[in-house]
Amino acid sequence: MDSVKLVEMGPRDGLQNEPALVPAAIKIELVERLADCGFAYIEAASFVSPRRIPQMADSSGVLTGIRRREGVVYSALTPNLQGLQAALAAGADEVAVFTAASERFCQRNINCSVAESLERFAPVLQLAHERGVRVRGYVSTVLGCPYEGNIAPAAVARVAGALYRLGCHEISLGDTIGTGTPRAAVAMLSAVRQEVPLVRLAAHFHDTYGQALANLYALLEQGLRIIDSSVAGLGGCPYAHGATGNVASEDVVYLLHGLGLETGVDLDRLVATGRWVSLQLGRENGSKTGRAWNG
Ligand SMILES: CC(C)(COP(=O)([O-])OP(=O)([O-])OC[C@H]1O[C@@H](n2cnc3c(N)ncnc32)[C@H](O)[C@@H]1OP(=O)([O-])[O-])[C@@H](O)C(=O)NCCC(=O)NCCSC(=O)C[C@@](C)(O)CC(=O)[O-]
Repeated sequence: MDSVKLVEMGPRDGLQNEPALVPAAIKIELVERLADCGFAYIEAASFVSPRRIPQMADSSGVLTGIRRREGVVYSALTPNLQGLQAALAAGADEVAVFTAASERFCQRNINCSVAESLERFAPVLQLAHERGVRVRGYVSTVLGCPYEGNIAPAAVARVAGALYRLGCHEISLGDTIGTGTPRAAVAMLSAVRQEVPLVRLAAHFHDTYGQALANLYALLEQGLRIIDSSVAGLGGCPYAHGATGNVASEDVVYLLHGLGLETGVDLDRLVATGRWVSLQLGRENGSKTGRAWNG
């Protein structure tokens, strides 16, 4: 059966913007529960400036605290060498660098131009590869920027291609503010796949305008098979005002199983995890499947 690789974002993208500090014990339990659901790739931490993203300041404690499940890849964001060294010390299995298709978002998010970000990443990739650690690359604002509006597919392709040539094994395409619609998503993918093989591309869609599932379906039809999602639709981006969370993992798994695509994820357990974490955070469950599912 055809399958899809899911990368679970809840513990990182999902929690990084949560207003009240979430205790490390809850973060650890969330990661462990997601592994028990069957996710083989979990972005568990982020080694960025604690002044910029206080919620992720305990990333070392989280990564070192989890009961590891064999076969699961626990990854972390690492914007620079300082972040990489901390992530390696904490035992990250894989790391990720992140930049954007738009200059103004890049400046706000990581305080440098897109070109400078790529220069910064070169030594990160070099050291990671020396240590045998794979590096993922994110491109934000692929279907719209909060400061620059529409983004040309060619601009996304340029940055995605540059990350791939730097040595990123997978490029995740972020609709950071969730403004994309299916035809725009297909046009963007068509441009990017000229630069990066389709099997190396992931869709990372936020659901702000309720378009994420439609966009994912359009890209599945094009043959894309890697999807990022967040349990209970947790999340938002601190540098993208009004952006809601990633598309909910429960909704994505429900869609994929309905299409006969394998995910390795147990939907009953995932729904229970989404309900549990929503309760812990005192927020409404952002997954429609999570709210409706009766087993
Ligand atoms: C990128 C930097 C670090 C550049 O940092 P900078 O702002 O250029 O400043 P710096 O390098 O001069 O460092 C400033 C301070 O940060 C510290 N610092 C520097 N690096 C680190 C580090 N790795 N770990 C811990 N601390 C660090 C450094 O030690 C110094 O501390 P101070 O001397 O002021 O006390 C900073 O701008 C930053 O942390 N920005 C936050 C970026 C972020 O986390 N954004 C959210 C994640 S991206 C995202 O969500 C989008 C994505 C990936 O999901 C895809 C999508 O949806 O589009």
